[in-house]
Amino acid sequence: MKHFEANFDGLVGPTHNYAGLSFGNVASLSNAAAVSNPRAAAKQGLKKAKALADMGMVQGMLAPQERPDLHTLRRIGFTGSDAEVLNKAAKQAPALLRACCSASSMWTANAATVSPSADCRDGKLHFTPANLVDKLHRSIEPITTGNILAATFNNDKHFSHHQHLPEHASFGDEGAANHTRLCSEYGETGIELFVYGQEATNPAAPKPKKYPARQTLEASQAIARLHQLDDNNTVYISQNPDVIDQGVFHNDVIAVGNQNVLFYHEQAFLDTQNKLNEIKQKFGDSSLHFIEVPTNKVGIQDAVKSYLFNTQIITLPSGEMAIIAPTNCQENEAVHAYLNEVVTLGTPIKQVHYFDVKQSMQNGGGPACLRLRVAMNDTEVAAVNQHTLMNDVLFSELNNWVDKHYRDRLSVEDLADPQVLIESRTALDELTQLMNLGSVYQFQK
Ligand SMILES: NCCC[C@H](NC(=O)CCC(=O)O)C(=O)O
Repeated sequence: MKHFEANFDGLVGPTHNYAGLSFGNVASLSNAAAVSNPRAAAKQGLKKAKALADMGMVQGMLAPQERPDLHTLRRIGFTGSDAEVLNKAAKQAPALLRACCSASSMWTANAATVSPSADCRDGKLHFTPANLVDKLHRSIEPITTGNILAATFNNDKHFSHHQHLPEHASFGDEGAANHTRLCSEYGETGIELFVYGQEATNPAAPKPKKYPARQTLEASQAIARLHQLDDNNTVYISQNPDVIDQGVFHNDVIAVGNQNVLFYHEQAFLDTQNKLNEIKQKFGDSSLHFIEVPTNKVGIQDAVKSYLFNTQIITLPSGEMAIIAPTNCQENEAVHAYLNEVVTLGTPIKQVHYFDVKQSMQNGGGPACLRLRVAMNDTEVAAVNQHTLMNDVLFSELNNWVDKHYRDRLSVEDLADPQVLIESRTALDELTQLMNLGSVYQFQK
C-alpha cells in the first residue's frame, strides 16, 4: 500500500477582503480597509495548488463558505429581504456585517484537526472541525466546514467526522494550525504534537499578556481523545506566550514539521529541551532532525513578517523534501539568506520554491495556512470525492469559474451591496455542482 501526505487547499471565496478582524494578527490589522482583489487571491491560491500537483503531490481543494452570511445576520436580529438585512446591518452594526463577510475559510489549516488512520485506534482517519471561538468572524465557520469536509471525505468506512468542540473559550480550538505530526513513513504511526497557548482550567499557567491565546490545552486533549490517539504517541507543548504577544497567533507562524523534520524558531516553545527529549523518546528512532532557527539569524519580527515558518515542508516523490515559501521570504534579507543556507545543512530539506500568495499574506495567511494536511494511503485517496482533487481539468475549470464570477476589486464598503451576495451565491451554487458536493450551504437548503 502506498502512503502520501495530501494537501487540501482552501479555495479563496468571492468576498475576500481586508476588514482588520483579527486582533493579534499583525498583517490583518495593518491592512484593515485596504482594497482587495478576490480574483487575484483565488488565482494565486490555485497556482500554488496546481504547482504542487505538478510536482507529483496529491492535492485537493476545499470549497469556500457562503458569505455574506445572511443566516448569522438574521440570527442576530436583522430582518426583511436579503437586501434589507444587508442594508440594516451596514447602517446599525458595520463591524458585525464585516465579520459576516470574511472569506477566512480559505485558511484551511484552521478548518480542522486531522489524524491519519495509522494513529487512531479504530484505524479510521479522523476530522474535527475547529470551533475558532476566539474570533467572531471565524466562529461562524465550523458547521459549514463540517459539511464541506463530509462532502469531500465522503466515505464512512474510512473517514470519521466529529462535531466541533463546545463553543466556549475553555475549548478554543484553531485546528491544524496548532498541530503537527512527525513520522517515519506517512503510513506508519506518528507522533502528534499539539501546541497550545493557555490552560483554561489552570489560570496560574503561563499565557500571553497582550494578545489572545487562541488554543487551549483542554481543546487539544479533547481532540486527542476523540481521535483515539495513544498517549505514547502524543506530545503537548506550550507555545511561548512572549511570541504570541509579538504576533505569533498560531503555532504554524513559528514552527512546522514533516516526517522526521521539525523546523522551529528558538523562541517558539516553553520548556523546549524537555519537550524535544519527550518527542525523541516517543519517536523512538534516531533519524529525527530538529532544525532550530536562532534569534541571531532570524528575529521574531522577521519571522512574523516573512512567514518563514508558515511554509509547507513537503516530501517529493523522489524522497527529497522541499520548502514551499511565500515570495515575502525572498524579500526579507535575513530570511532569504537563511533559506539559502538551510538546503546545505545536510537535512532532508534540499529545495525551496517561492509562491506569490500576497493577497492572502496581507491577511496573515501564508502557504501553510492555506492548506489542510491529510496523510492517507491509496485506498483512502480513492475514497475521497474525486471531483475535489487537483488536475489539469479541475485547474482550468476553477480558473474559468473564478474569471466568470469574481471581482478584481472589493472594498469593505462593497460588502453591503446586495449584488455581491447574488454574485457569491451564484458562484457557489455552480461550484457545488462542479465539485459534486451536494447542498453544503444554508442558502441551498
Ligand atoms: N492561519 C491564518 C489565519 C489568518 C486569519 N486572518 C483573518 O481572519 C483576517 C481577516 C480580516 O482581517 O479581514 C486569522 O487571523 O485567523
